[in-house]
Amino acid sequence: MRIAVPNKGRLHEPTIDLLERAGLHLENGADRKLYAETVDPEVTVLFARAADIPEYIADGAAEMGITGLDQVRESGQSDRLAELLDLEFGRCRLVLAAPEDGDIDSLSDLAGRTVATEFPRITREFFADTGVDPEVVEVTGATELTPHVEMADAIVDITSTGTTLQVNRLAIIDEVLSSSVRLFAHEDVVDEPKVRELRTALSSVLTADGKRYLMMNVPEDRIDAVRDVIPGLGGPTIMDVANGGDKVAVHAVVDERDVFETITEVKRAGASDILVTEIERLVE
Ligand SMILES: Nc1ncnc2c1ncn2[C@@H]1O[C@H](COP(=O)(O)OP(=O)(O)OP(=O)(O)O)[C@@H](O)[C@H]1O
Ligand SMILES: O=P(O)(O)OC[C@H]1O[C@H](OP(=O)(O)OP(=O)(O)O)[C@H](O)[C@@H]1O
Ligand SMILES: [Mg+2]
Repeated sequence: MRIAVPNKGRLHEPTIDLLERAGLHLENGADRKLYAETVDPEVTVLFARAADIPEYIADGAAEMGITGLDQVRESGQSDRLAELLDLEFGRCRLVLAAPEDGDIDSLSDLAGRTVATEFPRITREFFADTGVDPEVVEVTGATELTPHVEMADAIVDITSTGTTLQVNRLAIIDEVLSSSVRLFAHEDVVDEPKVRELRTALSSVLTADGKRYLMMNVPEDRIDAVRDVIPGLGGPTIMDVANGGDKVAVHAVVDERDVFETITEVKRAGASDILVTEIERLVE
């Protein structure tokens, strides 16, 4: 099983980090290599450009891949790829934008005009649906500059914080696509056990994110009071404590943001020896 991941750029590190947290440790370093073996002898990681990953999967050079939805749409390979999981990073929007003080305020103003983009396929598809038909010019970077040097009247480009658009005095006219990094597989292999296994491993990291494991001792006659204040995931686990007298151990998974309040409340309800730990993975 080969899984293609971004070799550089902003998606590289978070992707490797996620694989590691999912237990898929990369063997002997990932730097400057084209591929790496993992602790799982059946899984090899291929390093490719984020934009090439959809093609790798479609061609069968890799069975699975991690990249932005924008890249998959732009590749034109959406039909051959199955999206298995939203990995919830690399969140951005592809937007249509034009100079703030120019004469383009709406989509219809673009009839007969020019739009520059690194995403020509997505841009053409977007305009095909609107009935407006501007000329699309492909560039490979610094798209935000093109309206200021009379190369284009508007652009379709990525935005997340909005800083780049603002610095270049460009205003958003419309949203073209909302994207994030996702796990993809070739449609022919989605039901293979290894593919499911990898999906579950990555998903368990996302589920554990923002959750904490709470452990405490509780006198038996206070259990109901404690149970009432734990906003647990499927209710707490209750266990006997060796030589614990009348005390039992209560374990629960709690949202990180609820931890502070929950500790205060379980203490008030009679709990002691409260321990909070991180959760690496949570398979539901
Ligand atoms: N500002 C951003 N915020 C969030 N996600 C982004 C942003 N810019 C790009 N992305 C996501 O990351 C993907 C790859 O972008 P990135 O700039 O890291 O790689 P690249 O453009 O291939 O690399 P390079 O720019 O070094 O050639 C994009 O397709 C998109 O999904
Ligand atoms: O809304 P913002 O937070 O300003 O982000 C948007 C910018 O981020 C990306 O560029 P990147 O940083 O990847 O540089 P690049 O042009 O070298 O790819 C994208 O091409 C935009 O220019
Ligand atoms: Mg970039």
